Amino acid sequence: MLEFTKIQGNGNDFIVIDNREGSMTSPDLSRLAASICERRQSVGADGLLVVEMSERENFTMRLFNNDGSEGEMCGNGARCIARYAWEKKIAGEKMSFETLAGPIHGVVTAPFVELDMGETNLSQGFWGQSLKVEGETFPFVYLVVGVPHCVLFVDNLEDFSHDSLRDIGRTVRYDTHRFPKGTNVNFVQRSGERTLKVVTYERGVEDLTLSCGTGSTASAIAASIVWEMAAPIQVQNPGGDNWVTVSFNETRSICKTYLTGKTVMIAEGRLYDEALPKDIE
Ligand SMILES: N[C@@H](CCC[C@H](N)C(=O)O)C(=O)O
Repeated sequence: MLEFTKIQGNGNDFIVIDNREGSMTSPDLSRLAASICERRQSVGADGLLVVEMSERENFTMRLFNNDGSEGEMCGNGARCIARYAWEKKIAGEKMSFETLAGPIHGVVTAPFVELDMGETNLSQGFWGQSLKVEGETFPFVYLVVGVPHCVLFVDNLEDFSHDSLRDIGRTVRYDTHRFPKGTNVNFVQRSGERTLKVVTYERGVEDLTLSCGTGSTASAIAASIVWEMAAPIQVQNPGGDNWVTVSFNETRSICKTYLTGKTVMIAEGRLYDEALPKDIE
């Protein structure tokens, strides 16, 4: 039986397993993610987070989306795995861990976790462009915050139904002419002097999720440049709020961000062998 923990950050939910002994290979983990994350058929989650050994930091975080693809980084997932590592005494309240997008530093003040999200190179983004989907024109910004993010600016999220946000998100996500690696898609409305409402379509989940940490960060970076919004920026997601602090270097070509939000430890469990994919046993 496979031991797991379920944790959520603003309704972005994850199954966490400890693979520090290295018993599962990457193909095993990808198949496990696609199976264990399937809602109704198994435990169900947006993604599988895996703790592995690291020579440089306290541990390594790997994220497999619920379609089995591996993502380079996951903001809410990183907050959840930091909480897990602290709860399981894998690391102290201040920790650092490796990701495919570089090292992340975190501070756990349960139930909140603050992450130093590192630097984002703004000159590698797209600025001042717009795109047209289903008859609507959206000004947008494209940025890589560990994973690719398109930030679409909207006047009022309530003008769009859930299904139309999902359909527009899916069209933009697969616009590989503009975004060769595909992209996560954030619909962003300014809701106050320092507040944003954000709904995200996630690559790898292939649906709207209740929150996305890197999406909250990309949206806050875009808002702090396009709308000159001052930090900390409160990002209101359908599943809860993230707070993002953004600061720039002198030439404003690089920005540094911190992401804070709540985590909830949901359950500990053991997956029966019959629920494991056939070739992992
Ligand atoms: N939910 C995440 C992002 C996860 C990765 C993403 N779906 C991708 O592979 O591009 C977050 O909180 O940042």
